[in-house]
Amino acid sequence: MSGADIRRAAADLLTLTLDSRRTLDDAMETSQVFGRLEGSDRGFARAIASAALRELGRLDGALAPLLSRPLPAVTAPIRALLRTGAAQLWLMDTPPHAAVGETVEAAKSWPEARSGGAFLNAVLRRADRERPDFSQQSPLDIWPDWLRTCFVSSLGSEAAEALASSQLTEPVLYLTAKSDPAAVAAATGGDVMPGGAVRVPGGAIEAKEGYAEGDWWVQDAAAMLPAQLLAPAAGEAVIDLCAAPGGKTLQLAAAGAHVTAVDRSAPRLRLLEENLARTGLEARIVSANAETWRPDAPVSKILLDAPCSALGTLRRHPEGAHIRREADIARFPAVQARLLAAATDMLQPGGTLVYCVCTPLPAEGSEIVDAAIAEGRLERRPVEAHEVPGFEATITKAGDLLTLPGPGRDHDTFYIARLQRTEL
Ligand SMILES: C[S@@+](CC[C@H](N)C(=O)[O-])C[C@H]1O[C@@H](n2cnc3c(N)ncnc32)[C@H](O)[C@@H]1O
Repeated sequence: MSGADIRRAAADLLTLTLDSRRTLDDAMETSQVFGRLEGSDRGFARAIASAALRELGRLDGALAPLLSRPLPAVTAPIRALLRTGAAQLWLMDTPPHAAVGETVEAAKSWPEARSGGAFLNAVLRRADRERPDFSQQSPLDIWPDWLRTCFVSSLGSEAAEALASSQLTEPVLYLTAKSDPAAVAAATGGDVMPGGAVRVPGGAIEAKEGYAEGDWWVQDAAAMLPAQLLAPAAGEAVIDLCAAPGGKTLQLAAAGAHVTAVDRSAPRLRLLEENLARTGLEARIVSANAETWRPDAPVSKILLDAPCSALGTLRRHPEGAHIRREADIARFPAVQARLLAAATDMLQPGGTLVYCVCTPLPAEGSEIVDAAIAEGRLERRPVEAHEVPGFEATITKAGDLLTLPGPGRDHDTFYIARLQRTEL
């Protein structure tokens, strides 16, 4: 395939994510032009689209003065080609003649973009001459206004900037070992982190040693913490609510727990089944709405990984900042509160419940937990430093975890609280 085909595919991925509000993974599955690429061409097209999505707010801000009309008024294909062209020029090591030339060629082979070819050419040539200095700008510029305001007002500007900075580079890949992190690290060329996650160099996941044998699964270092804090004994009954695709189910099962994994999404439960089959681990799968489903008898351990805005995983899924709207995010707290109340119903007095979400917003985390504690059926069991090696600095005043990025901490952001059922 030609260089122009790669640029066309990258722009198609951008159109599918930003204009049709699909995830990048979904766009890669559905784009026919991307589907025709192979090997390193696919990798390059994906890298261009990822770079554009990662710093979209900045790119748009720097493109604006080069345009004779506002970016939203430009046709969708030309808008996508402008953004992918600017990403190659300003964020990647692509030689300028290729970044401009192949992107303009891509417009010629794209019927809906053809008439905008001369405009695209003129803007990208100017973009090559008039390069912005992003190092002088706040990293917060990568996000849309509403999201920047939301993070700064709920976390403060320092934490918001740390989150934004963590989004500027490709995320690190972490594996969870089924039984032996050191052996997985040796087989994959990775390093074992203090908490047991294996940090590995990037590359095709299926090609890494031990994948087919089920020796490990992909899971962020911070995502291991909820199951570690629940700490089930071998043979103990555990309910994993909102379990699919099953990273935490696998971890609990590998620890010897008898896991009941509940989720209401059939396609995601199929992924959970595949993960269990590949790793040779066992769990009872229940396809149900966790708000209304109840076990035959209350249990002593529950993990609730509630649906959330996922704003703590933007470095892995940068498109989330642009395809979500403020109103989408506002609907989560009510769902999370109902799920936490349901989980409390399923728990024995004295039993332990770990609540987690992959977002730093207090409205989905500490505020949900504090409101549930105020009702009297739950109390906090604060996390202690020795339980979370490598994450000691992320323990909050209240004794929960908020795994914001920081020096030496390149993981996702989770809020995690460990709670105990009272006698009420
Ligand atoms: C954050 S994901 C879970 C990730 C999973 N725990 C893991 O470690 O791989 C949230 C899950 O909640 C499920 N979900 C959302 N609302 C639900 C409900 N009312 N009942 C059951 N599952 C629900 C979604 O289908 C989704 O799979």
